[in-house]
Amino acid sequence: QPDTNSPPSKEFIASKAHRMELLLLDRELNSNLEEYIEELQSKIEVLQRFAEMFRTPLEEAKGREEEYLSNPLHSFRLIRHMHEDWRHVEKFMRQPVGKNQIKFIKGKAKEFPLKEDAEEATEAFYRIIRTYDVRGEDLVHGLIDGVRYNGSISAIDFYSLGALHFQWGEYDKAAQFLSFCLDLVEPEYHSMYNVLGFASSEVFLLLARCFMEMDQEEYARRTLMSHPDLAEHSEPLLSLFTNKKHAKLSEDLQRALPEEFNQICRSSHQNKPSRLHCRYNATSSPFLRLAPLRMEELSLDPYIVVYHNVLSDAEIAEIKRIGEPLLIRAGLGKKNTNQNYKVRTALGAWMPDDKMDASGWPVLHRIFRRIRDMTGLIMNSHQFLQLIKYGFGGHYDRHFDFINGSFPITQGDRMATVLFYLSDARHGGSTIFTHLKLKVPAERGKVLFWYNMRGETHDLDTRTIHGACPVIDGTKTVLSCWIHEFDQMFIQPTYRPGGRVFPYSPTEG
Ligand SMILES: O=C(O)CCC(=O)C(=O)O
Ligand SMILES: [Fe+2]
Repeated sequence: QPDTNSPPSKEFIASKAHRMELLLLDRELNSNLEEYIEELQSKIEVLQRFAEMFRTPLEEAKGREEEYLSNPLHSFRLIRHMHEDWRHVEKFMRQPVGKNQIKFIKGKAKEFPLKEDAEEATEAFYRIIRTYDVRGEDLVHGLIDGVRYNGSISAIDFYSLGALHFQWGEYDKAAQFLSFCLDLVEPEYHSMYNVLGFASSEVFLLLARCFMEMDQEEYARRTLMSHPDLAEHSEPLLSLFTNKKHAKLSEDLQRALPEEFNQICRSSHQNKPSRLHCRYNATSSPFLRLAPLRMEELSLDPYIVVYHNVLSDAEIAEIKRIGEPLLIRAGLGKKNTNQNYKVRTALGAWMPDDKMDASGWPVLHRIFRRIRDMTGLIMNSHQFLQLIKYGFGGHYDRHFDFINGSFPITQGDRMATVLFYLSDARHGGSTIFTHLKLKVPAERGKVLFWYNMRGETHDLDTRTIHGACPVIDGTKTVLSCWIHEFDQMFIQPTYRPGGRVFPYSPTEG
């Protein structure tokens, strides 16, 4: 039973609409702050006038107090003034300022992102940094994987990235980010940092700990010595850090994607030029004879091919219309009991689904039909399709699409995959085959098709290991369709069961 008291959680990463709400809320809160400042300002103005008014007679009396006090006007005024004015001023001082604005900000707090949301955003950004090898100086200039983005990040942002890398045992990167944080600290913002709970001494401490972890004690000492509050405690601090050094990080803190994965994602990676051809497929079905599809062979063994302009805008819009309301966090796979290591960060929806708008059936049937036309293979209408939506930093680690034997005997395993791209990821988000060192950019309207099994034997083809690079800009939406072995019963009569055992399965597809 869902907890009806808490509002449904927002998908700030995957949903631009939810981020838009945040942006509008930020704007509202800023106007609210300005109103608060105005109220505070008018109170200050009144107090300033009081201070001025009360100061005038005091200045007049200065140095000639005796004479001043013998004047009956002054004596009368002083006693009356002292009897009542300060009491009223005190009452006025005590009056709270901006009660409404404080109430407003408090009321809005329930719409703020939660701790988990902030962590998720930092992790998503971390994935982008790691996969695309973004350095501190790149971040200062908004440079990611060869693209310059407007804006940059602040000292506090750098600190949170540094702290995260420290926590995950990446001391070298952590030290880099913390140093950039210190470069960006503005002394005139000191009072604001105080309010925001950010202390430069914390940055120095963490930086010193990074150096200790990297066995650079001298740098650690110098770091501590360069901060006025830490200098005199540097020796005890250093011995404390020595004791804490090389604490074993639990395995679940390992979140970086493997380097072989990252390298293919980067813009520096180019697929090997192949001698394969681009041509029109007019043979797989009678339909294609009338409307041939532009087809690009990426690999012959295993067979991987891309088709262009398969779905119309209207069809794409229709799939999104029926699928998007069903999107929830995509599962991590049952085998993956480790909660922190995220195989996939995306939203997913299975279709068809009980909750699906029944008017969505025709478009699903068209997809099954189109798959048949393109591939010559049958996808039965009792099979499920999965809509997957990746936001910034959204990714899918290496996996196989076959399940290796756990499917009901009536279906067989997933012999082939058809992936429809329903949106462009403007930057990042390619589908990659890590063993084949092949990158397929996510482009709307395109379809990627490959066999997960070897044609003759139906042996599981482990060379098809693949994943999805973190999205940098834009939202990537794909529709994954799996073609099962036994659905081909009547068109592939020579079927022989293939090998089902292989040693290595990093994740579950
Ligand atoms: O999103 C992608 O590019 C790959 C998706 C995928 O591998 C899958 O759904 O099994
Ligand atoms: Fe897959």
